[in-house]
Amino acid sequence: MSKLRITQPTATAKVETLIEALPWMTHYADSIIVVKFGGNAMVDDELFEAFAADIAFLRHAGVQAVIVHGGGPHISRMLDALGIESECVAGYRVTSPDAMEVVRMVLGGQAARELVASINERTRQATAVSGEDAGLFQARRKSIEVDGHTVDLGCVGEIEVVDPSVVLADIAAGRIPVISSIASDLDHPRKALNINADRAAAALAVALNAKKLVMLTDVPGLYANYPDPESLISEITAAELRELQPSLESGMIPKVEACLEAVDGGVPCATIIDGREPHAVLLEVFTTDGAGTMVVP
Ligand SMILES: Nc1ncnc2c1ncn2[C@@H]1O[C@H](COP(=O)(O)OP(=O)(O)O)[C@@H](O)[C@H]1O
Ligand SMILES: CC(=O)N[C@@H](CCC(=O)OP(=O)(O)O)C(=O)O
Repeated sequence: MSKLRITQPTATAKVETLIEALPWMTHYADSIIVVKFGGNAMVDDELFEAFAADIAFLRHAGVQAVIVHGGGPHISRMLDALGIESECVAGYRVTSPDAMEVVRMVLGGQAARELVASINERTRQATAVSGEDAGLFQARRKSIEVDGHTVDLGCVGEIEVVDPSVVLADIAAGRIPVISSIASDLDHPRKALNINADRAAAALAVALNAKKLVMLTDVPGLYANYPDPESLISEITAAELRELQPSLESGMIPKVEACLEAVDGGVPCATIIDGREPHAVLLEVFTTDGAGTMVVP
């Protein structure tokens, strides 16, 4: 008897969750969702496995997931081990030519490989693609303005051309592309540029006419007045977000630029979600309340 009383509500809640997911499965069936994975969620084993499971789930639910991954913590660790200095300014890594070699090696040779292996343990369709492949991301060097001063970021690029044909071919072949945020340098053939992964994900979401861009991070979402917990934003328009933009700091600067680029480019919504929550992607895509902060046009 007592066993029945305990399991009955749990079973009802489980069924309600499944039923709630149905309209969202219909909404996103056969659509492309670009998911940006990076930061701390990427270096925690449990979160890493939960993310791979979510991607496999999306796949079996008929959603075409395209992953753009970062790996800032992996890069920082390797740079430290090699004694190469680097600093982040306004959310972007100042990247020397030596650091660029490490970025290329770590993103393509380590971060992408680990992610592909983990997804393939569940569904054998993940394939690694570098932004340098087949002209996917083509960029020019970028500098930024900080407090009225121009800061040279070195081998950091701003994407100018996206040729998504390699990704579309993978999609057509039934694969799940896992893309490293590196670009070829339009001004120096054979050289690569370091691209912030949020920005790369946004540029790709626009080029693919994605139905959604989801970005995982290490906070519950965007705060109007960070870190005041009362100021967590659940939904915001692009116009409102532009007003908030000057007050933003560090990693939220490129993330918000990415959200605006995506929705301005025709992506119906861009969300920033808490990658520290296991299965945050499923929660965002298949529940009505979703998760984190949603940016709409
Ligand atoms: N307004 C804000 N709302 C949320 N986070 C903010 C805000 N301003 C700055 N941040 C910082 O941005 C960080 C997320 O950016 P970043 O560390 O680059 O993310 P990731 O590595 O996950 O891509 C948060 O940990 C937080 O410290
Ligand atoms: C230019 C720039 O900042 N590039 C990033 C690329 C990786 C990244 O964006 O990783 P996360 O999403 O994990 O932070 C970097 O070098 O760290």
